[in-house]
Amino acid sequence: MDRIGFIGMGNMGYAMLKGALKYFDKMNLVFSDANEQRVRQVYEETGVRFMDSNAACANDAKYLVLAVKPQFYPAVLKNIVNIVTQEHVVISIAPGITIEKLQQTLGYDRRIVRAMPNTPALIGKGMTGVSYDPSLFSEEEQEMIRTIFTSFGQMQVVPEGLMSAVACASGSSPAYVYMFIEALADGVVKCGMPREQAYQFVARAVAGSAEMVLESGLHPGKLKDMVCSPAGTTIEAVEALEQWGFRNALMKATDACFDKCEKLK
Ligand SMILES: NC(=O)C1=CN([C@@H]2O[C@H](COP(=O)(O)OP(=O)(O)OC[C@H]3O[C@@H](n4cnc5c(N)ncnc54)[C@H](O)[C@@H]3O)[C@@H](O)[C@H]2O)C=CC1
Ligand SMILES: O=C(O)[C@@H]1CCC=N1
Repeated sequence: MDRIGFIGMGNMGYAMLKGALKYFDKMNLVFSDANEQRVRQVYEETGVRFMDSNAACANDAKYLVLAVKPQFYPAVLKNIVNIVTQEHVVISIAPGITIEKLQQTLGYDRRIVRAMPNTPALIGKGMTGVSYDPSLFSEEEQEMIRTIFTSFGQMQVVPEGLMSAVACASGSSPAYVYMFIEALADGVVKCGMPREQAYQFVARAVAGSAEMVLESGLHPGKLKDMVCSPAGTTIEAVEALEQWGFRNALMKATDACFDKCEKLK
């Protein structure tokens, strides 16, 4: 089997590696990271081989996941530019950085997959937007790409022009969801519930509500209306949320996230 190499073993690289370990023998996986302590930690936990340099990692793998922050891309690309061939499948998970921009450095005949995963991948519940030109990849390679991304959750192929929207929708949004859970739990603590118990109730309400959207197929507005009893408690809360700009805050957050993705281009 063609090996999968990961450059960068932080939050996302590690989550993807853990997913891959469920489907691939660890002999078919390899990684590198600039932080030696992190390398040791991941090796001791997983037994996956590591390489002393990014170039060696690229040399050892066909599928190469670039899992470093956008600001470290220039250094990493410099390390691998003379190693990556037309046979490689380079998978980039950074926001903003386009396939075209990567090809400017690696070569226009190099084959790039652009993806935007999210941290729920750590528990196998990731959602990833994936973009690539199918004419450049064999059926077997496309199957491998699907296996890599479904090893830690679900994926959807999207046009590259939607990748910044994917960052807003699922790449970055777990941060806002955690803020929602934290803030709502603060309110619940104010009502007298112990904090740990509040997190349990609130997080389960969020998880259950999300499942309802996915499983029922009903419009979120309809699902909201099903909770709001006439003259009831929920409509009072909904009014307060509207008054304090809840929806507007989320749309402004999305604008900000999108603008930042576009600036990284
Ligand atoms: N954290 C998230 O929720 C998501 C992150 N991403 C993207 O994934 C990429 C990685 O993000 P995280 O894992 O969160 O970052 P992180 O900071 O947790 O991990 C990055 C890893 O790269 C290593 N590194 C830095 N420079 C390096 C170099 N020159 N060579 C080899 N390794 C190097 C660091 O030691 C670190 O272990 C970024 O481009 C990020 O935008 C995409 C989707 C979600
Ligand atoms: O904040 C970031 O830049 C990365 C990309 C999506 C989630 N985290």
